[in-house]
Amino acid sequence: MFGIEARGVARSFGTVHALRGLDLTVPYGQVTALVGPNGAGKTTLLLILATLLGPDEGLVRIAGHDVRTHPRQARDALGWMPDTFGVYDQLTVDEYLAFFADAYGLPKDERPRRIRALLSLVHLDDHLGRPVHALSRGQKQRLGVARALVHRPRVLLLDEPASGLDPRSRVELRDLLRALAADGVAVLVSSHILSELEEIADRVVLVDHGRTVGEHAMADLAGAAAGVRWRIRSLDPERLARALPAALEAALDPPVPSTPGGPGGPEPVRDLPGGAEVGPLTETEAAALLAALVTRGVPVTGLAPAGSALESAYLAMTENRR
Ligand SMILES: Nc1ncnc2c1ncn2[C@@H]1O[C@H](COP(=O)(O)OP(=O)(O)OP(=O)(O)O)[C@@H](O)[C@H]1O
Repeated sequence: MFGIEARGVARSFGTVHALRGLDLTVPYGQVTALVGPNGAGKTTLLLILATLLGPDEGLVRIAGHDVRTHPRQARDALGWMPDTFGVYDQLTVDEYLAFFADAYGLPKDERPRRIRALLSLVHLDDHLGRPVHALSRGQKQRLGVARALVHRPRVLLLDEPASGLDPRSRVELRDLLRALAADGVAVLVSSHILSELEEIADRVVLVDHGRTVGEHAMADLAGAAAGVRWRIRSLDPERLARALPAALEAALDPPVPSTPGGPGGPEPVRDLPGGAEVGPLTETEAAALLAALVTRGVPVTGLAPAGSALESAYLAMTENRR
């Protein structure tokens, strides 16, 4: 059973078809990233998953509960952190969490301990008793995460959770989401910060124009056959530039199993300070290129993908929009 299962979900707003038969599965024990351009339908989907908006068509199950027939059970199982959420400014931080603990029916004697544990989890312990309005934007965001976790949900939805967070808070959020997944929670995160998703997500679901256009394990994306561009650094950039054309030829001839990116094959596109950028190349091709450069006596100090694999997949998906 999946934490979230959505099949053929459609939702229109008048003549705008926000979702057109979208499919999604979110397994327990993993972080799944939801990625897509502005207007792809991510927020509409999250609202439907959170039972705050009804689908026109399709099936949505949260922890096995159909959101149409059993919305109450679905809500009990899920924690939801919207991209913008109201905080009740006149309440203190602990009163705010107590309000939601009450709403979720947490036993009264359990609440103070749970609230302290949650505040500690999101590093807001020092703010106990302080008014919510005195929190910074990032601190409010962290309070939102605590709120979403009040009832120990088995499914967690987060819409742009890292926006407004400083670098340390982002790392902490990342660690928290990984820890929740390790505890068996099904986590779905929507974000535009691809580099960040790459570090926390096990899987990525790409959406565009209200449909699922790709569903990949992060590990598969890293070795994607489509290839990415690579940055090569060398102690002797001039020697590198001279050796590159022949090294590329040697790396690709005899042809390696996968095919090079564009028509005419990969080419060294530009020199960089201290090196060069080439591609697209697959991992196999990049390894062969490295060997060919070293054979030619080029002092290579680094070879790494120029962009992230997720970024490449995203750019490939959105290419035809330009
Ligand atoms: N309440 C609404 N009324 C009318 N149109 C809407 C409404 N909500 C969303 N839409 C439209 O549905 C489409 C999908 O919007 P949605 O907010 O789900 O996209 P998104 O992927 O979350 O985008 P972003 O990355 O910009 O947040 C858009 O064309 C949007 O204008």
